[in-house]
This record gives sequence, structure tokens and C-alpha cells, in this order.
Amino acid sequence: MPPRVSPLKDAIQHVVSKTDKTYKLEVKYINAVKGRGLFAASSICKGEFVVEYRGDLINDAESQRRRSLYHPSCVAFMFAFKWRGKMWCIDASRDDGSFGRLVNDDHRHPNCKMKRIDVNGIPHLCLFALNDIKEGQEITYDYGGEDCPWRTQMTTSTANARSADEPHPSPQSDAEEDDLPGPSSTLQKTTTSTANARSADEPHPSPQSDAEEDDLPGPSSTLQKMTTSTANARFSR
Ligand SMILES: C[S@@+](CC[C@H](N)C(=O)[O-])C[C@H]1O[C@@H](n2cnc3c(N)ncnc32)[C@H](O)[C@@H]1O
Repeated sequence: MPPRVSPLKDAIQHVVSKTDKTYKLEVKYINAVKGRGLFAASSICKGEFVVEYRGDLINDAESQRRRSLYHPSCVAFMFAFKWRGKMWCIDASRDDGSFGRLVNDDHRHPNCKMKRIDVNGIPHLCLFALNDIKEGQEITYDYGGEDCPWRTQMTTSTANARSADEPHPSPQSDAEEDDLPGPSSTLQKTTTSTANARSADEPHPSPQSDAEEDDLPGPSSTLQKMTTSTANARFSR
């Protein structure tokens, strides 16, 4: 078992090392509709960092270019989000063996939530557990938006199987959230309240305000910083 660290530090460590929690997550084939999914191989605690949605960080222009070229099955892996007033995208269409790209949508009872954390000025999308997750449970989050085709299909084919009074996910405050286009051109939710964190081996980075964050150089000039061991992270909730 790795040492217990805060969820944010845990996320930063996995972001920087580009690793997944292979000791507590496993990929399983579900069915022909859903394809594969990510499952808890051991219990996960509420609040815990689960997995990063890893892929290429690209700007909006490049995202549009790729969308026009890609097959829809690849577009489904493009997660668009707003950062520093502009649209960006994590393109996870290439199967690099990472786990985050395999997490499926559940808008009714998601057990994880996508949050943006900035590490050395670079945004990363990470899933954190909304509640305790038992061994064997599928890891899910709410992709957001209204147009996920499988939701419509479920509504028409299995609506009667679900009770009319089934609870909806708790309303999420617009004030605290960006509703962002995500995989499958649906709106994807990340969260935006902030906390500052530092990795164990870094002295004491000064807190960053939104204004300061907007003044930072863009990804093309700061991506190389990701190779350093220090992390100055903003935590979006
Ligand atoms: C980011 S991928 C998730 C991994 C995917 N299941 C796979 O095997 O590659 C998103 C795609 O998974 C499928 N998917 C995700 N959530 C689903 C759900 N709740 N029901 C059916 N299909 C789902 C859809 O095909 C969607 O375009």
C-alpha cells in the first residue's frame, strides 16, 4: 500500500508520474453497447483521487481540426473544457493503455466527479470519488450535457423498468461549476473552486488567484515543466 497522502497530492503524484492505480483499479469488458469500463479492484474512499483522464492537451483549433478528421468513435474520447477563458481539449482517442479514458458515463448515480487540477500551469482532468466505492463497482462520472445517445436509448427502452420517483443526481451549483463540452460533444462537467497545494518536495509556492493564473504562459511554453518533480497545483472543485 502506498503511503496515505492528501487526494490532491495523490493526484499530482500520479499526474507527474503518468501512472494509474493499477493496484486498485481494473479494466473489464462490460457489453457490446458500453464496451469496456473501469472497476474498483479494491475499495476506494470518498474524496480519494481515482484516475486522470490522460491524453493530448490541445487547443480549440486543433480540437476542431481533429474532430473533422476523426471517426465518431474517436471523437467520443475528446474531452473539451474551459481554461483561462479559452476552450481546450484532452484528446484521449489514442489507446495508450491509460485507465481514465475508459470510465463510462452515469448521470444518475455517478460515484466520481471530474475536477481540473493545474500542475505547473498545465490543466489536468482528474476523477475523485464522490462516495465510498466498493470493490467490484464500476467507476463512473456524469459526462454532463443532455445528448448522450445511450441515455435516450435507455429512456425509451427501459423507462418502464425505472421507477418514476427515482432520485436525480443532486443539483450542482452553476456558481461553482463550468459546464463544458466533453466526450461525444456532450457538455462535460468539471468543477472550479480552488485550493492550493504543493508536492512534498516543493517549498511553499504562493497561492494563485484566477487573475494570476490567467497571466501564466500558455501550454506550449509550459508543457516541459511537467517533467519536473515539483508541482504547483490549483485544485478545481
Ligand atoms: C470515453 S469512452 C468510455 C470507454 C468506452 N466504454 C470504451 O470501451 O472504450 C465513451 C464511450 O463509452 C460509451 N459509454 C460511456 N458511458 C456509457 C453508458 N452509460 N452507456 C452506454 N455506453 C456508454 C459510449 O460509446 C461513449 O461514446
